[in-house]
Amino acid sequence: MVKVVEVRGLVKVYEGPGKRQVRALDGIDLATDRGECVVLLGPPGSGKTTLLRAVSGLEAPTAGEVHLGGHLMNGLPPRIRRVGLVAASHALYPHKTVRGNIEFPLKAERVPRGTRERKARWAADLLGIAHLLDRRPGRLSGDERRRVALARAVAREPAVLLLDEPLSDVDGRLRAAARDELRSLQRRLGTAMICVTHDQAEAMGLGDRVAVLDAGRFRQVGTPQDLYEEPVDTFVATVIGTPPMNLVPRGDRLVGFRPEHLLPAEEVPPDGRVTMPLRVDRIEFLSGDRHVYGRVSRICPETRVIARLPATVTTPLAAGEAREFAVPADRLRFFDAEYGNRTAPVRIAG
Ligand SMILES: Nc1ncnc2c1ncn2[C@@H]1O[C@H](COP(=O)(O)OP(=O)(O)OP(=O)(O)O)[C@@H](O)[C@H]1O
Repeated sequence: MVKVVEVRGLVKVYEGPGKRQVRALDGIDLATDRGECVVLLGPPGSGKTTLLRAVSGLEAPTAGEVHLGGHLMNGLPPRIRRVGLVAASHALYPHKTVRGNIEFPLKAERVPRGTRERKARWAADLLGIAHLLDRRPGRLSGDERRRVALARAVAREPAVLLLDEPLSDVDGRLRAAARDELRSLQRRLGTAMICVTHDQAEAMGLGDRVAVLDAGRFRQVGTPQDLYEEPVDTFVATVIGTPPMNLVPRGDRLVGFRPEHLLPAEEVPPDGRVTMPLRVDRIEFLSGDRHVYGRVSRICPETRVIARLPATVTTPLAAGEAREFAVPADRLRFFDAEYGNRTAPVRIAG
């Protein structure tokens, strides 16, 4: 099947300060289907924005190919690509009205006035901002500006929406609802979507697949569940999940386990578990869970870890106390201590 977006071997080299070369993208392959949302997750400077800009045509790749709907796009300008890019800044024209902003790209494509007006109205209705069409961006709230930027991208009826940090300015408590709204908008439009974020919770909530980017390369691309349960290296293991995966040293390996899999020993069936003493340093109560900060030993030199106990686990615990904890053996993940990549499991007694 033809992919909505297909990127092959994409490389982007910038000339940095002092003629130093920066490989912002270093061999990226990615394909998205219709209706799919792929989230690019990575630390600042990992190349997320550069990848969006390369797909949109704002940035010419140094090497590699960008295909849209099966057609090679290299060298073609943004306005003839069926993409709707929303920059993190929203990039609204302050002197134009909301209507003027939404119609602007259509004007650049020489869409006749009547069609332009109809499309702008349709997009504004879709985003719930029809009542704001005559206002200027300076008089809008952050949320309204975000909707205008989205309406402007949507009005072009793109095959793919490219969104840079789409929810970064949405208040924490409203994020989940905003995510849901974004996905239902996408479903109604039937477009593909590529979003950029540095927030793992947002990536996991929004994406059908998440692509973890580091220094211009993908570490792993997979479903949120894949990434969470089967991280390919310690980078992905610690980027995904809050609190992150615990990693304790054991010989030439690092042994990883998620905080919710480290429980008081009596909570873990004795068959196939690995036990370890945990000395409690501090306990936090968060949304009904207890986050226990402490140090484990025996399976490793004393190492700091976090255990996350759901409300259903009522074992009394206090700072300063030591207690036997356990992890089901099939929840342990093993990594090479030097390079951080995943290795085969190692048997740990008890
Ligand atoms: N126009 C440019 N000229 C030179 N270097 C650039 C340019 N644009 C980006 N870079 C460099 O390319 C690398 C990737 O930048 P990019 O903005 O794509 O990262 P990012 O993951 O989107 O980061 P952030 O989360 O901070 O937006 C960084 O090292 C950045 O400094």
